Amino acid sequence: MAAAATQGMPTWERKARTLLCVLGLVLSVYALHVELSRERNPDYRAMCDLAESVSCSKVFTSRWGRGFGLVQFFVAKDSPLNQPNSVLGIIFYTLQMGLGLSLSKRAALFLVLSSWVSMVGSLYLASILAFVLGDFCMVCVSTYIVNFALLFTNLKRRRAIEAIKEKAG
Ligand SMILES: C/C(=C\C[C@@]12O[C@]1(C)C(=O)c1ccccc1C2=O)CCC[C@H](C)CCC[C@H](C)CCCC(C)C
Repeated sequence: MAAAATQGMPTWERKARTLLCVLGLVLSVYALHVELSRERNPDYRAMCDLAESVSCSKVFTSRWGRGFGLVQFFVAKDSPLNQPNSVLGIIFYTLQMGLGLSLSKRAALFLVLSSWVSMVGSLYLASILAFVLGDFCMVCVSTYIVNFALLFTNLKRRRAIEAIKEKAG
């Protein structure tokens, strides 16, 4: 982790990763804030509630807003295991930021694999958004874009790390 740039990791990778993770964290924390506010007060209107079908709080408090709408098939709806999706997002972006400091091959592989999982999650949530809820949620769409850019960054990073390790022997 000492001076990644001098060992051949491009500096743009670090900057892009930091930017994307901070963006993802801000979006997730905001989503969590809106969801909790709306649950406490049904009259709460969020900044991202622009119209009947452009409403983020409706999406966050729907049954798909917790545990991807899937965890409730296995545990009770109010179980501590059934966390808001945004909590998973916070864990995900924190991991991406933290493991991004490591130059190990294994960390690089984990970042790529978890990024692919997040793509599956994004595609799933995007189709729920479009076909089930029929809503346009700007916070959600922004996180899909962040996740896609993170996958791209992670793929580039893994290639760079393999090249460094190859040179080092
Ligand atoms: C704010 C956020 C996503 C937005 C949103 O989820 C929200 C809030 C939601 O309530 C919702 C409801 C209905 C339809 C769509 C939506 C969403 O769009 C963050 C997720 C990010 C991403 C999709 C996380 C994926 C994590 C993976 C499961 C990887 C786990 C890897 C592990 C090793 C930690």
